[in-house]
Amino acid sequence: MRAKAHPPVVPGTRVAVLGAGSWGTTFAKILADGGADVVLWARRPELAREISEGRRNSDYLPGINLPAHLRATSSLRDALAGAGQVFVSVPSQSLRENLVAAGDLLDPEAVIVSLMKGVERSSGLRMSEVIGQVLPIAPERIAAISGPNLALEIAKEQPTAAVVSSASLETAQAVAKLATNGYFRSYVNTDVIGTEFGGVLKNLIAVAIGIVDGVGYGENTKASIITRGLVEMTDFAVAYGAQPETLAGLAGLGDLIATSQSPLSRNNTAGRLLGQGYGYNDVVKQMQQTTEGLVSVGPILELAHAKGVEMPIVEQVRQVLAGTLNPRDIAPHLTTDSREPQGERTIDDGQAHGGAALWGAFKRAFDQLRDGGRGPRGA
Ligand SMILES: NC(=O)c1ccc[n+]([C@@H]2O[C@H](COP(=O)([O-])OP(=O)(O)OC[C@H]3O[C@@H](n4cnc5c(N)ncnc54)[C@H](O)[C@@H]3O)[C@@H](O)[C@H]2O)c1
Ligand SMILES: O=P(O)(O)OC[C@H](O)CO
Repeated sequence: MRAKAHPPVVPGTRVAVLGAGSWGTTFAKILADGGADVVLWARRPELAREISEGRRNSDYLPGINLPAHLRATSSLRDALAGAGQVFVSVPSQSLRENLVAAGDLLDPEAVIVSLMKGVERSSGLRMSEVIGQVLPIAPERIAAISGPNLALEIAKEQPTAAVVSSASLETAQAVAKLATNGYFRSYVNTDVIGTEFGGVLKNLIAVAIGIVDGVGYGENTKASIITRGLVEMTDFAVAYGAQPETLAGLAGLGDLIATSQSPLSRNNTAGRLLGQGYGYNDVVKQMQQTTEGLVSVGPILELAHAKGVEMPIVEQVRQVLAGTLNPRDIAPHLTTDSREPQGERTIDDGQAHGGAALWGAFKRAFDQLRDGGRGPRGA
């Protein structure tokens, strides 16, 4: 299937993508199909060769033909030379070392865009914070992209949307213009905290969903965890300064739905293995690709405790990972010791609003997808 390509907005704009795993390669294709002049950096020369000469990345994107004009290199210097926008898609724990290596090679005016959905374990920092700490650039030149973006679906050109976030709306719009084509639509916002935490937190809830899938529980359990998980995600992100609306959008609810439902999700898959009875070390061994959720649980719970935010589902995921909770016991009704009936607080604080807030969240996410197709806009 080949979606109709839109005419390029900024033809030939030179960009670099760092990291040639499943998402970096897919994002390079998105940008190339949007008309940008893309150079993809792969750590391994043999992978760079396979992409440049064979137009394939068979380990990460089996069966996908990559655009003829997409170039790949294992030279960071060549990849970064003249690149006005640099998209970074390496495992979150390796971001810092990669930025240090890239530092002097970057164009002084370049915008750095995080495609990653993790936090740095040692510091608890979001990816844009790590970028701001390592590189001498203002927040206005940093952006993050997040949304329901399972790489293989997008590489097959199945239509989807994402949100580009930056402290500067102009930066978000410039990035969104490049990251838009006939099958990929980029919205914009300026809530970097909410956008990044949405991507990090949905991974943890997707692990929980995988666990109950592995145990063999059905749709009621999963829907309960998704719904209560969204409340945890929102409480956490808002405590750190996010706008609650962002968690109701593509980077929150949208990504939570995609990741929780899809067998393509590594986080969901890891959870399923845990639910089937595999231990943490076995699961890590079986996962061939980056599974950010497994690494994020600890730092996120520490951050939650620091702000007094309760995350009972994420806490249960931690216990399953630690082997101290039987996966069969993970469930929303076990997340409190109290048998007293509790109000169903959804994503606003007013218990009286009941499901209205959640309905609003679903509706906004649906509207964003339905209306996609008319240029970058606020998400
Ligand atoms: N795959 C997806 O569907 C998807 C979608 C959206 C966001 N993301 C996010 O993108 C980021 C990258 O994930 P991915 O799916 O591409 O992972 P991946 O496992 O498919 O690929 C990771 C790539 O990074 C390379 N790598 C490993 N260690 C490295 C290091 N120390 N320095 C440089 N490169 C290193 C690997 O060789 C590989 O090419 C993650 O934060 C993930 O959450 C993934
Ligand atoms: O495969 P996962 O679980 O890392 O999820 C991939 C993307 O984040 C989905 O949006």
